[in-house]
Amino acid sequence: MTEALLDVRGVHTYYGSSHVLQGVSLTVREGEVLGILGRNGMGKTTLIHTVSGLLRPREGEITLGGRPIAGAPAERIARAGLSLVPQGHRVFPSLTVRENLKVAARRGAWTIDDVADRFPVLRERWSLPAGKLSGGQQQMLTMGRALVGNGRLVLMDEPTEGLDPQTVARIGDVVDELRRRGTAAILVEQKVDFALRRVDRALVLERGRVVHETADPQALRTDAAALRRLLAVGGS
Ligand SMILES: Nc1ncnc2c1ncn2[C@@H]1O[C@H](COP(=O)(O)OP(=O)(O)OP(=O)(O)O)[C@@H](O)[C@H]1O
Repeated sequence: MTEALLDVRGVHTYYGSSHVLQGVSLTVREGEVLGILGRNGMGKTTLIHTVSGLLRPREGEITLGGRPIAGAPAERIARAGLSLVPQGHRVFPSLTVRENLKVAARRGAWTIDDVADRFPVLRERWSLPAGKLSGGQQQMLTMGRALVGNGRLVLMDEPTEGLDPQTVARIGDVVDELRRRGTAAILVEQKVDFALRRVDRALVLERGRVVHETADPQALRTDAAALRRLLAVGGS
């Protein structure tokens, strides 16, 4: 049995008395991209925040590379190899585009030049404060920062939210490249078709529980009835 890179076991997370994650378990193996789907408010971001250390689970175990990380500070989890693409682009607005990448960069396969090649619009704005970029450009920069972080596991929380189709396609290409390079990742997405095309496995969260899991995302992609039942989408 290959050991899971990320192992989440029976995790419960609350906001005050509001019980949001209700016993979530999942694994991500080396080289695998896991899709997490679910309608608004079902707990996807709460799960990402719990894994990355921004929220502390009240119950449950989480290990990264075999080391327990549940409840550890986000900074320590990042050092252990987790790169986060948070929902809603997050950049340092007063640092330049290049500086934003430089402060996030760690030794590894993805270089700052790789990011500039994938997102040429960023190279054109290299010396501009990141706060001056459009929302889509800030999202590319957020993705770029996670890439040059060269984590063992990349968590992407709705990286295409609110983007124009061209930028969505660019982000898609980068997710595909991550997968080809064998970087393990979690992709949280509302764009179901976008996600199912490029993940190895997928699960559906509903009210803080995993209600469906598939090792055949292509089959789910074309199963309109299942998509309607699980996600209230599709049907064409
Ligand atoms: N800071 C908070 N305090 C209290 N409740 C919260 C907080 N953040 C989220 N929630 C609640 O927790 C539940 C899960 O929210 P979460 O953001 O994890 O869902 P999501 O699946 O990521 O949805 P979305 O796609 O809208 O981001 C929702 O009912 C939400 O209202």
